[in-house]
Amino acid sequence: MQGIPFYKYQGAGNDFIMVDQRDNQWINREDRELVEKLCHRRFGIGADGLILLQNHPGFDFEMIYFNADGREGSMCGNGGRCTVAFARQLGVIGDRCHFLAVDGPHDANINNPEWVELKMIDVTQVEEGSNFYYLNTGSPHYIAFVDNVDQIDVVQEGRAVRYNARFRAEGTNVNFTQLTANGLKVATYERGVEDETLACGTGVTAAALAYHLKRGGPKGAFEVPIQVKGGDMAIRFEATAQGFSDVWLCGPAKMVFAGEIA
Ligand SMILES: N[C@H](CCC[C@H](N)C(=O)O)C(=O)O
Repeated sequence: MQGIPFYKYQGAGNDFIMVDQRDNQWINREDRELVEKLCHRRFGIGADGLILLQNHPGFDFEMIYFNADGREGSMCGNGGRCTVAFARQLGVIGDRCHFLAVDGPHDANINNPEWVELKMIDVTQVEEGSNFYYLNTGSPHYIAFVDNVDQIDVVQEGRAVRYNARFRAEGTNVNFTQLTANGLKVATYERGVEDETLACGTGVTAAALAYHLKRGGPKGAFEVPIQVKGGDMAIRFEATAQGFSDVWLCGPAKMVFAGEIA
């Protein structure tokens, strides 16, 4: 068989098809239909998104991310962490890297083979509404605090927000966030996938920052452990007078299988 080589990765259950495009243009960025088909769980490989790893001058690599609907999305945090694990597997990088994504440059560290820490963009603007927060951590996120995440119909309630008059055109990701004894529990409805995913990196980052504001926003360095349906993650950040900087998204990133697209 001689098809397009691919790798399948997952980070806390947020899963991605990876294609190494350093030497070959296997997938045309404009080919929305192909990407959508490959991400389809019945007609394709099945994934929340697809990522191309490409060369880019001045960086270790560039990450091009598509949502499962085949459109190039905004930043994907878990996809970024999985791309770092993939780059390491390919021998493109060692334990540290500096790469380019749609929202700009990112640094990342691999502390043990299956745990990747990714530096996210600084956040200076957070909208506070009645019982919600809205902010951009590379992707737009609506955060609603709830008493019990397990009792939420994430697809139905997430869709109600994503398709309301305000968000219908551009879409938004929606994160239902519960306070736990030592951190947060988060469930996410993702635009572009238009479904619940088991984890969302930019989403849990947004949830941690919103939670910090909710509890009064003290200045200093913080770490928030986060439980998602697909595993355990953590966010570290520095809260300053200007907002949030030195924001790190930390969690598992694992290769699941490799194959060839027929
Ligand atoms: N799963 C991703 C988010 C993808 C963002 C995408 N759904 C969009 O808003 O375009 C993450 O780990 O951050």
